[in-house]
This record gives sequence, structure tokens and C-alpha cells, in this order.
Amino acid sequence: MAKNDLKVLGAWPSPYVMRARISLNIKSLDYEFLEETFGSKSQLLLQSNPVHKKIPVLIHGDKPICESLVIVEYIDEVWPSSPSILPSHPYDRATARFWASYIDEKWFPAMKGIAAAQAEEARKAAIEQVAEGLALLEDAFQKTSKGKDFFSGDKIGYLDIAFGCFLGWLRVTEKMNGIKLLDETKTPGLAKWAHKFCADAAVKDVMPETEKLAEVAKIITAKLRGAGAPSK
Ligand SMILES: N[C@@H](CCC(=O)N[C@@H](CS)C(=O)NCC(=O)O)C(=O)O
Repeated sequence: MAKNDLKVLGAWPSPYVMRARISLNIKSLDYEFLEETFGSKSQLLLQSNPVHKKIPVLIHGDKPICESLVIVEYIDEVWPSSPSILPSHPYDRATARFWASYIDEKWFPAMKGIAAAQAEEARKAAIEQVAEGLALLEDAFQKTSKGKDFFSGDKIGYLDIAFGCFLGWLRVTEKMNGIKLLDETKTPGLAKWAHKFCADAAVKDVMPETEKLAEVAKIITAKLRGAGAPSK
């Protein structure tokens, strides 16, 4: 058993699961990774997260903690470090939480919309929405990074984790649609940030390879579009 008795219920392609794993890596915490089978839910998952029945769940001792961003905050509070994952100033914390919520509630759903779109017009509208979101996030990056590598400054922090976990899916979306979303001319800060984020020691072993993720994306896309529905 690992020293801190930590388990993560998850699956390697899940961006939300990645948030928990990156946070544990930042704090150099060992954990057992319990991989859920795609398309089914283990008894442990159902009893650990009876409300949402979703991954990730962090189990600390015998206590389950659900919801990826709640998990990130929990890890940061239980194992404090310098710098912390959450910004130290209340205003910076509020700003980071604001953008994380924007990413989960607006930006990523728009990216899923690209895959789900059946008609070309709907696909173009979703791409446009994602690009507009990236322009907003570029602006947020310029303001919060203050010329440093990450949203949080010199080291990866809360907003880096909240957004960076979607980079694998962003690359897959680019590849499957023959488009460039993170553009060096339109979003130069984010393009550089993405390279640094993926190369970071806390991230590189949990960021899935684009090719491998693309295989999962094909299955999910078919599900989103309704299996067998004619694609327009
Ligand atoms: N808001 C949740 C989202 C988690 C989530 O959507 N997880 C997906 C895997 S990527 C899941 O468990 N899906 C199974 C389901 O929806 O039944 C979080 O941040 O943890």
C-alpha cells in the first residue's frame, strides 16, 4: 500500500482524470490507478460517486472525493507546497476558478459540439465558437501569466491543469477535422504554453498520445452522432 493510501478511479483518455493525476504528480504523491472499463462502471465507482457516477474519484484512505476540480483543490490543501497549485492571492484564485468554470461549462462543450455536429453548418459554427473561446483564453493567458510560461507563472497551477488536460482532445479534434485551433499567429501565447505544459514532468506521462486518443475519439464521435445515423 502506498504511504498515503491514495487511489484514483479513472481511465487514461479522460481529461478530468488527468487533472487529478497531474496534481498528485506535482506533489510527488504515489497512488494506485484503478482503471475503469470503457462503457461500464465498477461497484467501487458506483459506491464512491453515487451522485454523478463519474470518474475521476480520488479515494484517500476510505474517503472518496469526487469532481476533478474539487480533487485538485483537496490535494493542494492536504499536501501544501510552495508554490501552491491554487494561486495565493484571493483575486488570482477567483480569476483562475472563473476561467476553469468557463472552460468546463462553455469551451469544452463547444469542442464536443464539433465532433457531434452532423451538418457542415453546425460543425463550422462549433469551430467558430471554439476559436472565439481560445481568443478569450489567449487574453486571459497574457494577463495572468505576466510574461511567464504558465497561467500560474513559473510553475503549472490550477488553471494550467484545468485547461491543459484538454490539449490531447484539442489535438485530436484538429487532426480529425483537418483544422488548426491553437494557432501560432492567432493564439501565440497559448501555442507556446501548450508545448511547455505537455513537456512538464508532472504531465508528460499522463498526456495521451494523439494517435491512441484518436481511436477512442472515433468511438465517442460515433456515439455522439448516434450510431448508424447518416453523416451529412
Ligand atoms: N464534472 C466532472 C466531469 C467528469 C466526467 O464527465 N467524466 C467522464 C469521463 S471523461 C465520465 O465519467 N463519464 C461517464 C458518464 O458520464 O457516465 C469532473 O470534473 O470530474
